[in-house]
Amino acid sequence: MKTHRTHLISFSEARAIVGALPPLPVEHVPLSGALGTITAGPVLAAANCPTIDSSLKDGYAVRSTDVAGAGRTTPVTLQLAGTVVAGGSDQTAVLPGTAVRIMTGGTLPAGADAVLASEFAEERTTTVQARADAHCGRNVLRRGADITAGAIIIEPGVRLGAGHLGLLAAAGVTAVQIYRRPSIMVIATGSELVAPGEPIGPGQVAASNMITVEAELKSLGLPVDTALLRDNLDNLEEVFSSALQNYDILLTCGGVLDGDKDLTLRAMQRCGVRQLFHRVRIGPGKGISMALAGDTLVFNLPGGPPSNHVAFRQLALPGIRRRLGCDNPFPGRITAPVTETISGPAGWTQFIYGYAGCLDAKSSLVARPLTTRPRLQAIAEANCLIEVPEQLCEVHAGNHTTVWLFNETF
Ligand SMILES: Nc1nc2c(c(=O)[nH]1)N[C@H]1C(S)=C(S)[C@@H](COP(=O)(O)OP(=O)(O)OC[C@H]3O[C@@H](n4cnc5c(N)ncnc54)[C@H](O)[C@@H]3O)O[C@H]1N2
Ligand code: MOO
Repeated sequence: MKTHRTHLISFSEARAIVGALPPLPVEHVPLSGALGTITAGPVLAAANCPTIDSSLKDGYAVRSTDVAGAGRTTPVTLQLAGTVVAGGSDQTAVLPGTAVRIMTGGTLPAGADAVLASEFAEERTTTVQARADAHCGRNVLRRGADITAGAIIIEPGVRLGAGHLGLLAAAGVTAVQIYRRPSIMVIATGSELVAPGEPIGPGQVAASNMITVEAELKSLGLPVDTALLRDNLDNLEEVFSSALQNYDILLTCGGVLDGDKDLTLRAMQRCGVRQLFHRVRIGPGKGISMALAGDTLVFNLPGGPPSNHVAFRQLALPGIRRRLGCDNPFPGRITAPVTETISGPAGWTQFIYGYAGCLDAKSSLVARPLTTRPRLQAIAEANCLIEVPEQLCEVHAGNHTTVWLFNETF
């Protein structure tokens, strides 16, 4: 039995289908579980930061008018009235002619409007000599200066990184509304495959695709499970149907065309998935299939390493990004001139592994096609895919074309 040969859609048609996927449901998670997730709504600060007017320096809380005339040759002597430390509860006020010792983070005492840094003061037993002026507000971090309670500190659709978590903690936010992160299963299929790390016998192939796809997902902080399956229709069906029930996203590698042992799509059909497309006019990667089984998203990627990786980068990863809640599922898209002429078949979008960079410090970005490298080495070295668009057969050296950078931002 051959899989049914459906109409080949274009890259842009496939992108439209992928781009329309809804995100996973929203959930409320504590900060400890929020790293790498995407906010599902605006986040409001629960507290001011700082909560009080505080000192930015170790020094002396003063009245700016008292020290207005102070200088190295014209010191002003103030009576020391006490000491304030960060988190302390000293209530001493700064009256005219007095100063209070204050540590960084300490609450500015009543009456004071500036802090004279210790470098510009000389303390005696009961007095301090101010040797510089300190205008109103000098070295004072006003209440709410970093974060104002009630203000929006993070917009919806932001991927939470290290700095965001610190911001949320400082703002007294203990939990955030985010799109649930998907659980993902990657399955490599093929009786010729051996698990990476095992000896590779004659005719055998290490399931390197599974490793690359897993690493791509892990680099986004997504947890991934993997499995390696032989070409056995019943077994494929059994494992696929259990994965469809237990994971939000299922990615398979291999067995998507019409070969005698290309069983992946037949097993998927048996599982009752709803196929959205199969075969896209992209090279490499044409054999990709996308399907839904309930809410589980499925991408069946081709087995050959270039096809597998291009199909993953250009369509499966954007689908995963949509599930994560990304507004922009296709990031890293720029235009740049190519350093060598590249070509592709008419009516197809061809992708060529490339390296985008500047030739020297003064020049602007160019994309260098890695066409002379063996396939897997080109994938390893590349930082982008260079596109020969559907309507062109060639992009001549020096001409601009679309370049898809790998180090995408969110
Ligand atoms: N009649 C045609 N045959 C093939 C065509 C074609 O256009 N017409 N395209 C070839 C290309 S290119 C690719 S890519 C494959 C895609 O189809 P499949 O997904 O069915 O590929 P497989 O037969 O399963 O595998 C192809 C190749 O890749 C190796 N492989 C498989 N899985 C992995 C893995 N996880 N890691 C590393 N390598 C893997 C496998 O051993 C085969 O050598 O179709 C071609 N045929
Ligand atoms: O498109 Mo395939 O990855 O073998 O070259």
